[in-house]
Amino acid sequence: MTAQHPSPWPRFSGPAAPYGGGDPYADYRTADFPFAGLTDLADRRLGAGVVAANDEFFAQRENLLLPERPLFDPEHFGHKGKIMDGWETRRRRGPSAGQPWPAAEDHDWALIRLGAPGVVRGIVVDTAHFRGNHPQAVSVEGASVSGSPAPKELLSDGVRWTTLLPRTPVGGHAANGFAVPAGRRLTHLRLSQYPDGGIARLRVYGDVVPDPGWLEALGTFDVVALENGGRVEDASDRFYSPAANTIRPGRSRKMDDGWETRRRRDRGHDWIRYRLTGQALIRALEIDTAYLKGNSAGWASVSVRDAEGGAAEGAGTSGADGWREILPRTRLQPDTEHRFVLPAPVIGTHARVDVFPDGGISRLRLFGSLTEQGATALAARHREPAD
Ligand SMILES: NC(=O)NC(NC(N)=O)C(=O)[O-]
Repeated sequence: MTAQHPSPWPRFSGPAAPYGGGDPYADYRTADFPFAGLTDLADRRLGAGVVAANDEFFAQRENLLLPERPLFDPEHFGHKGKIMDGWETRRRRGPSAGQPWPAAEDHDWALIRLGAPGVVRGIVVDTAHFRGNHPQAVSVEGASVSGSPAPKELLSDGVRWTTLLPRTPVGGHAANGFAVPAGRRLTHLRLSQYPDGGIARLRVYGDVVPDPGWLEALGTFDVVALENGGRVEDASDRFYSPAANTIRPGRSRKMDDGWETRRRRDRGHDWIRYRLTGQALIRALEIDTAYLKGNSAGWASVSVRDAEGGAAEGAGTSGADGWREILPRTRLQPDTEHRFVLPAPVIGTHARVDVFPDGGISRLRLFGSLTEQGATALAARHREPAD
């Protein structure tokens, strides 16, 4: 059975026209998905991986999670066929000359380990450049398995898989987006394509739910990092690069790995606002301008706000809007890591970095630990709801 999934945005199905030459993205079909601002839990840069697939004859499963948009070179053929930037299986066949077609339930599958476990809220199955060889339908299931399970363990009968997206038709050369009702915290996904075909990318948007026991054992950790459940709520500028780059793991390795704003021609300044893992006590911070040389921010300040507390605690005083500056406007050097120890720990649930007048920073790190209230709230989110 193929389910019809209700959707407020255009639903793409059926084949895309053959490539007509020129810009291969000219007839690509996409929409503004409301969940696309959330963290991609299947981001390779967070440590996600495609741990197994039943077939990857034409194109390797790892391509599914590449952060870049898929490439298409019409001239590029290899020994096994057209080189495709995605996961592509061979054509399925029926059992006999009289019955050459695949059976209704025939499908190919790939197992995905999420980079950061969490609650999934939306999925994009992107079939960019798959024209005539995209799947007819897809489904996605999720599981929560602790530790570091081998593919064999994930495929064993003991694993409870929850359907996130029932078998649903998808279109070729399109970003097929699906909202997912919030459910339990998941660690792994199973992507199936019916009966076979190619998918360029899989994006799994949601809320990171870190392991409270792990964070407690660490003691001090980065309370704004994506992997710990921090996220960008809003930013003044997304022209060159996403603001979420500033809270990705590790140091930036090239300019577009950080956050660079366009040149301002007014008297304003740029900023990013973040939500932290939970209510936290912040003790130290880092601002990195790695690979931003002629376009590093000139100065930066950092402020926090406690949306859950009563009277603000710690050094400094809050403004009328509840924001308290914890790092005054400070000169930044290009391509440099800047470290600051706060005179006293400060409690916050949100943070903001303001850069003057424009330019970029590559990373912001806020080191601290959850308050008792923050730890209790995270433990509740981590507890598995029945589904
Ligand atoms: N033109 C193609 O892409 N053909 C085949 N796929 C590859 N990658 O060669 C196929 O059967 O779908």
